[in-house]
Amino acid sequence: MGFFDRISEGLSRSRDKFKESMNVLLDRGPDLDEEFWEGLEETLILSDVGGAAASDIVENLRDQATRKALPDAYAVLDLLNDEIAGAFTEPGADIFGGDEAVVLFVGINGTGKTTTVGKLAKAETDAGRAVILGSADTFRAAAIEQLEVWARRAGVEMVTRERGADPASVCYDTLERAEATGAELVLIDTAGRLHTSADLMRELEKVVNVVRKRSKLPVYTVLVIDATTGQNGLQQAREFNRALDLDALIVTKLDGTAKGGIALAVSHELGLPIVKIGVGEGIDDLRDFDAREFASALVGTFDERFDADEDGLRGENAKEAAVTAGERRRDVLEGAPACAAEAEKAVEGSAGETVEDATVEALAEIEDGEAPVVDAQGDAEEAFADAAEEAAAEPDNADLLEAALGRRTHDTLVLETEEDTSAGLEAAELTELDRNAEAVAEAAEEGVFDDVPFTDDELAELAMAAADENAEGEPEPEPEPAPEPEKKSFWKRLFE
Ligand SMILES: Nc1nc2c(ncn2[C@@H]2O[C@H](COP(=O)(O)OP(=O)(O)OP(=O)(O)O)[C@@H](O)[C@H]2O)c(=O)[nH]1
Repeated sequence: MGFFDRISEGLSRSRDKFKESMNVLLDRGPDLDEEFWEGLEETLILSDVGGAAASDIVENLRDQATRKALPDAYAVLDLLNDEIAGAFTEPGADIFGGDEAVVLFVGINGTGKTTTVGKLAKAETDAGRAVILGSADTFRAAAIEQLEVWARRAGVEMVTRERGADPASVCYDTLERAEATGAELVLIDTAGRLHTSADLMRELEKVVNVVRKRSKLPVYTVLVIDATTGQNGLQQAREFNRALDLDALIVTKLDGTAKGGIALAVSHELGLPIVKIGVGEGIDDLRDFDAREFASALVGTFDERFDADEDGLRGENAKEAAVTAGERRRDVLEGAPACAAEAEKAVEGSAGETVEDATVEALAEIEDGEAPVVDAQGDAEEAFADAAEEAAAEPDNADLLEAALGRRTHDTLVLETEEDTSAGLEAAELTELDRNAEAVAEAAEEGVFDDVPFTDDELAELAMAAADENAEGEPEPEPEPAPEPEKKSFWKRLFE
């Protein structure tokens, strides 16, 4: 199983937790308002990525949203994985990249230090490097035996002393033996200790200092954290870093934890790179760290968030629909002033024409694709025509009529009224439409629709409806009078 599949399987619980909170956040709609940004930060914090990382990620996304004029939450979420990946500290020295090195493994009890040293001994020996192990965990007799088993499996030498011996002297012996045998990679296991125990932390400081002084090879101190401990891992890391000036992190037990975000919290806050991750107890369950793949496994890829849909809105189609919705909204918004400008141009260049005629002509040009206005305007007009049909089908429903008519400019209304006549509507319905048309015409004359024909929310709603229709390849079902439940079910379908 490749890195991504393995880490993706391991982090499925973390991912489910993230999606659940995201679903709740997006139920309220795609607007990029203060509530969205606060909700996103909260969602990240709930995923254990830590306050500092969550706040930096959201700040960067906000910046990008402004700079790139991102239309909605979809467009922002498309950038989320990159931001998460970028929040991990970049790797510094390549500790396990082939150069000679001495690596000390430290951490609290039971995080997986001995197991990690064993796994590394095997992997590095298989890669052709001369490895030697030092068991400075003289506190726990079983740890020495445990490492001996790993050493035998990897076929490497291990140096130790009896239980209770001074761990610093074991390190000293190991370095001497490494020099004598020409070992390229020296891996030293230390006893687990609580970061809150001052005595034990002082002892560890002494061990690390002895190694740093005595070694002729570069020395790296690596903290091993157990991902299942969640936020406590951050506190541990702070204390170990304060005492030992750490070089890197290894995060273990990423198989099956819902708290995988802790890896980002520690790496980001302490500026430490993650050099390996543990995804199981087996000898091959130690992997190189890849920030992008980790981010995708932690919060799900953008496409994957749509996969659970029951109505066939899946993967690329869903992504396309979402992106199209966002793009349409922006295009319509940008298209509106262009449409007005086009109308004005038509008026100027056509002496004797009425404003209405010129505008109708300009709109027709736009719809024919002759005028340089985005297609989205046409799509929006189509959606408005549908709304008119709905209203005409229920002439007694004043709300529907108002909703449909209120979204139209005077000019499109003129066209639609003509169409309605040819569609054979009842006289009473036409009278109702005419009455409303007059009201809209008056409003148009007063310039109510001149600059912004449609409100932001209406455009978003229409763009979403158009995308929904596109993605499903069939017309929208009969629209509900109240748009809210429809919108909610759309979000639910996308993220459940
Ligand atoms: N699921 C899982 N278990 C792991 C992983 N790494 C280590 N373990 C298990 O965690 C337990 C503790 O591992 P050890 O290697 O003994 O931990 P330690 O840090 O050396 O423990 P102390 O010496 O007491 O500090 C063992 O049962 C390991 O098999 C991992 O990546 N995933």
